[in-house]
Amino acid sequence: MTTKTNGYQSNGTAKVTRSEEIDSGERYTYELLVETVEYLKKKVPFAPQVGIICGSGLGSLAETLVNSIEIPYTEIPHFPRSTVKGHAGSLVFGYLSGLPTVVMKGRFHYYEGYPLWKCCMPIRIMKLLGVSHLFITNAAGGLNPKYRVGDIMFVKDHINIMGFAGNNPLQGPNDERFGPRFPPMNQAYNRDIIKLAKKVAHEIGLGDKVHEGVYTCLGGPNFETVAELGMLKMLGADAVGMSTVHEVITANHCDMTVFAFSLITNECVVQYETTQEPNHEEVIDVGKKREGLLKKFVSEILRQIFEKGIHN
Ligand SMILES: O=P(O)(O)O[C@@H]1C[C@H](O)[C@@H](CO)O1
Ligand SMILES: Nc1nc2[nH]cnc2c(=O)[nH]1
Repeated sequence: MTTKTNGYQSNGTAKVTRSEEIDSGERYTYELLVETVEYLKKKVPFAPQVGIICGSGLGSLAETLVNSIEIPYTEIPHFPRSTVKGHAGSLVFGYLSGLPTVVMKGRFHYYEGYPLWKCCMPIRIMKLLGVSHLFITNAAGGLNPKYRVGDIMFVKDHINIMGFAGNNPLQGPNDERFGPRFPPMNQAYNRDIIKLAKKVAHEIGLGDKVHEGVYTCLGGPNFETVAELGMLKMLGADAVGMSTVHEVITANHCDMTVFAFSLITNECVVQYETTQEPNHEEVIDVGKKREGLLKKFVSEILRQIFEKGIHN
């Protein structure tokens, strides 16, 4: 039997969050976010410089942190709740390559019922905590025929499909304390970090597995139809996912230095004559298989970024 709760059908498997967390149309004010930041500052004795968002199945990146402090989202005032498998739902603070870091073990997606500005709330929290460099990771379907499962695509640009329809995390009143009303987005992904990432990938033996490409985000939760993938390909997308774009927009708006990569967890099915189908379990499994190398990759690249002093 199912019962309707807060706009969600709960059949015992789906996690249902508090209605005010999901349904409220009220934007977070600067002052409200400061309350969250004050709470976190009391719990953590250092200010993070680096932020990392873990994609589906990539939460183990948090295990690389030294002297870590883990705080579940459920304990953080005003924080949304994680509802997706492969997104644990906690902030982990610690040191990575000697740098004070905060890792989001679990992100928020539009398909969970959160508006985009709510999905991106943690980015403004990171900014207010002191984060200058944001690493965003995601699991994505490879649309470029050269991409194989397990490959990594450094995101050089994105196509904001949801934005085409007017859905943007910056929609609504603009608070200049975060950034300007009309932020540029043509240099959203730091070019120097992409160059460095390629070099590091070669150094650690990932050289033949990396690409540079264009990511696009659809609202999900369903995977794409063959016709939709055909259209996205024509538009110039190399990988397709359900996150990241709105996070990158929010991070650039508040002047963070951004690096993003996709782990290609499945090859997009672009023909009708096949029994192949993408599924979330496979997505998580690929993340787990790659976790060792990705941990090494992320810590080495961070070390070199700060050694070289790369920022916007
Ligand atoms: O959070 P990310 O973008 O890594 O997760 C992708 C998109 C969906 O949430 C999920 C589909 O398997 O993986
Ligand atoms: N939209 C979308 N998201 C994904 N996340 C992982 N694989 C995929 C995919 O094929 N499509």
